[in-house]
Amino acid sequence: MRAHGLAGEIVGHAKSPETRATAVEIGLCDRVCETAAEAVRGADLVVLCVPVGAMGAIAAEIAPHLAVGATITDVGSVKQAVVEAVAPHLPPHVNFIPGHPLAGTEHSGPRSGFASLFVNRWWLLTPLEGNDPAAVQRLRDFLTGLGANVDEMDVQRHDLVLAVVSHTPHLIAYTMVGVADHLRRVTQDEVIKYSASGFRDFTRIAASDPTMWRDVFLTNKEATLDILGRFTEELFMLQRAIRMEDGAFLHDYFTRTRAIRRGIIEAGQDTAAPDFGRGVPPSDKA
Ligand SMILES: NC(=O)c1ccc[n+]([C@@H]2O[C@H](COP(=O)([O-])OP(=O)(O)OC[C@H]3O[C@@H](n4cnc5c(N)ncnc54)[C@H](O)[C@@H]3O)[C@@H](O)[C@H]2O)c1
Ligand SMILES: O=C(O)C(=O)C[C@]1(C(=O)O)C=C[C@@H](O)C=C1
Repeated sequence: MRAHGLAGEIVGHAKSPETRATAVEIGLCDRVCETAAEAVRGADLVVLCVPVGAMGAIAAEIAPHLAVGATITDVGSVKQAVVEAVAPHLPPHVNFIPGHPLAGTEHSGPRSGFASLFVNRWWLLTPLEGNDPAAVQRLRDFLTGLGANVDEMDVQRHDLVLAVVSHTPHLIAYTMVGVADHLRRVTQDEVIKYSASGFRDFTRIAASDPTMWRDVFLTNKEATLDILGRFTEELFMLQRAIRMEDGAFLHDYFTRTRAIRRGIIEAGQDTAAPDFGRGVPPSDKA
C-alpha cells in the first residue's frame, strides 16, 4: 500500500507482541496497535489477515468499533466459511466484501511480505447481496492499485475452483513429502539428498504454515473431498495403465496434460484453473 501510495495511514494489529515489535522495527505500518478494536477505529478499509478459523472471533472483536461506511474485506483462502463466520457479527452500516489474493509463499509472518507480491496476480472478490456497488468499485480500484488483476465470483464457485487449483495440490504435496520421509528411513537420506527439482517444489509447498492449511481443509471440506475423490480415480487409472504396461494410454494422458500447461502459458494466465478433463480408462491387455 505504501509503495503504491494507496493509504493515508496504515495501521496494523497482530496477536503476538513479537509480531507487533517486528512490524514496528521494519516499518511495516505507520502505527501498530495492541488491540484489533483500537486498530480499526476510524478506518475506511479493514483487511482481515488471520487464519480462516480465527476470522469469526476477530470480526466479533472489531464489530462495535467500525466506522460508519467502512469497507471490511479479508484475504482468507476459503470464502463460504469466512462469510458464515464474519457476516453475522458485522453491523449494517459497513460493507463486508470478502476477497482472496491468489498470491503467497510458503513463508509466514511480517518479514515475509514484499511490495510486488500481488503484481499481476489474481485477486478474487466474492461480493455479497446488499454490498454497495460504489464500495465494491472502490475496493477493486484499491486492489488494482496494488498491481492485482481483480475478478468476481460467487463463494461456492470460489471454494470449488480453489479446491482444484490450490487446496488439493497442497494436500498432495504434503502427502508426497510424507511418503518420502517414510522412505528416508529405508534409504538413509538419499531421497532428500538427491531430490530433483520436481520434488523440491513439493517440499517448498509442504513447508507452508500448518495452522493456515489445517483451517483451509477443515473449512473447505466438501469441495476438497470431491476433488480428492476425482484425483484418486485418475491415479487408479494411471496405476492400472502402468500395471498393464499400457504405454499408449500413458502417452496420450501426458500429451493432454502437456497441452493444458502450454495452453495456460500461451494464454498468459499461469494462475488460471486447469481443466484436466476425464481420462479414458486404460484397456486391459491381459
Ligand atoms: N500464505 C499464503 O500463501 C496465503 C495466500 C493467500 C491467502 N492466505 C490467507 O491469508 C490469511 C493469513 O495467512 P498468512 O500467510 O498471512 O499468515 P501469517 O501467519 O503470516 O499471519 C497470520 C496472522 O494471524 C494471527 N493470528 C493467528 N491466529 C489468530 C487468532 N486466533 N486471533 C488473532 N490473530 C491470530 C497471527 O498472529 C499472524 O499475525 C489466511 O487466512 C490464509 O488462508 C494466505
Ligand atoms: O506459491 C505458494 O506458496 C502458494 O501456494 C500460494 C497459494 C496457492 O495455492 O497458489 C496458496 C494459498 C492461497 O490461498 C493462495 C496462493
